[in-house]
Amino acid sequence: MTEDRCALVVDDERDIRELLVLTLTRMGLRVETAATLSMAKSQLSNAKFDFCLTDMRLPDGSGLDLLSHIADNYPEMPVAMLTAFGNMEAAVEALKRGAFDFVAKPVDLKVLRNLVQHALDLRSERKEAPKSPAPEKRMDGNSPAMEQLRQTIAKVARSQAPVYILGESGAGKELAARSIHETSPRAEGPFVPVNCGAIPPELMESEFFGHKKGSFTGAHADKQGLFQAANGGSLFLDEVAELPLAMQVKLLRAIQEKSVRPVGGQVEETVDVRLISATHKDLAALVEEGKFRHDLYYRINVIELRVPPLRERVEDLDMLTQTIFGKLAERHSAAVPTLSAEAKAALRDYPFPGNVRELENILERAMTLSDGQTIYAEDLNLPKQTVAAPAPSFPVADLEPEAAPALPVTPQNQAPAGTAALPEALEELEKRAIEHALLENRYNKTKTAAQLGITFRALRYKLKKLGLD
Ligand SMILES: Nc1ncnc2c1ncn2[C@@H]1O[C@H](COP(=O)(O)OP(=O)(O)OP(=O)(O)O)[C@@H](O)[C@H]1O
Repeated sequence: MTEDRCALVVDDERDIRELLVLTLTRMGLRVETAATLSMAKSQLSNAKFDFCLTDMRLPDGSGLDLLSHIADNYPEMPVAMLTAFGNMEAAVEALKRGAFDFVAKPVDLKVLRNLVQHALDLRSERKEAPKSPAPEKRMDGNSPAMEQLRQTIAKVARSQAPVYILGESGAGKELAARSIHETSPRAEGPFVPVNCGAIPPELMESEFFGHKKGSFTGAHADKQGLFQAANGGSLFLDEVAELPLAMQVKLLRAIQEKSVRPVGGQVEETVDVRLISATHKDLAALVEEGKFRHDLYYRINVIELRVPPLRERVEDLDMLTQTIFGKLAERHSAAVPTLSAEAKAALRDYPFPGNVRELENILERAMTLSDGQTIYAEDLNLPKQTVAAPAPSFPVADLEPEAAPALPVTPQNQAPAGTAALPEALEELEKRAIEHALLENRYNKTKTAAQLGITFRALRYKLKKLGLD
């Protein structure tokens, strides 16, 4: 079905060009070739191509230059790079700059054929799909950091490679993941977010890979897993650091084999999924500590994307505030409020340990409590600055149940008055901090745990211990 498709092959070695032409022609493609960067550019301006395969090293420049040229002028065209065997650095650089994929030399023709077929399939799906407004625009902010992030997202969206997003809780990691998906050739496929910390370990395998009827007590019917649900699209593994080691092994296998076997099933099911993962923890440190498998870490961390905390981009506050007020006003059928000059200054000085999510909560509360159209600094009810430490800096360590982070002193978590013994006083303080965080996160335990800087399991343990569950 590819006869009317045309590929451009760019390589200065004649033997390789001939091999590639032969392979692609056998797949039913028309193929044109170029031996240099300048020839490639001129051919691109003269004809329409559906796919480009280029060597990394060209006599008059680099394949990366050609990649940038194509990204700027023909953004819909997938580009794959030929890289020297073992040069993973160059391959990753190409992926970061928007290459669809790469093939190592000497070329494994089966790998090449799969890659080309995949690029063409995704391209035709994209052509048929109606155009939607650029989703990366949903990421508000006019700071240089946000501008840079949007540009990187637009580039990595073009590739197939797994992306690993790191950033503090509430900074916008899920939004970044959605933007990557929605800007990618898989945009018409599903985006399946999974909170790895929220699935009980005993159900993980069945949740990820599905199960067959009767495979265990309670399996009343066949059930599709998350991998199958994300087929043709992207699977977003949020809080990936929470995966138990046993599950990490199974996940690695699924990623390597590109297939999964449902619990109780006899046959493997092929899945085509792009992985995007995120965590607010220092995954590299967890690898060092033996809590996260290094082979899985390298698999999911081909392209790394950092979402900066809000306090590193205070320039974004105005725009974010406007968007959030706009949404709130619409939801409550109210007029859009404005912030007084003092309120704006107070927000600029606040470190936002809970990032954009915390800003949303603060503005919603202020809007509910204020009497008029203007919101003053006192309506914001900002927590006082932290007692013992500044706002948590990234990465936030995985705190064990007994190690509580320094908390902002708020009316809700000030130490109880009186002469309570220290353990009870601490327990009371902890209880109030958790209640406060639960309320702020609308009783979403995963988000509450993230805001408090503890694991989901640690939160569950504390809720039980403190009689809050
Ligand atoms: N740049 C942005 N523009 C507009 N809204 C944003 C932006 N960044 C974050 N948000 C909003 O802030 C909230 C938190 O964002 P998101 O869920 O993506 O954060 P996160 O880093 O994934 O959080 P967590 O670590 O807790 O899962 C969401 O409501 C999201 O829409």
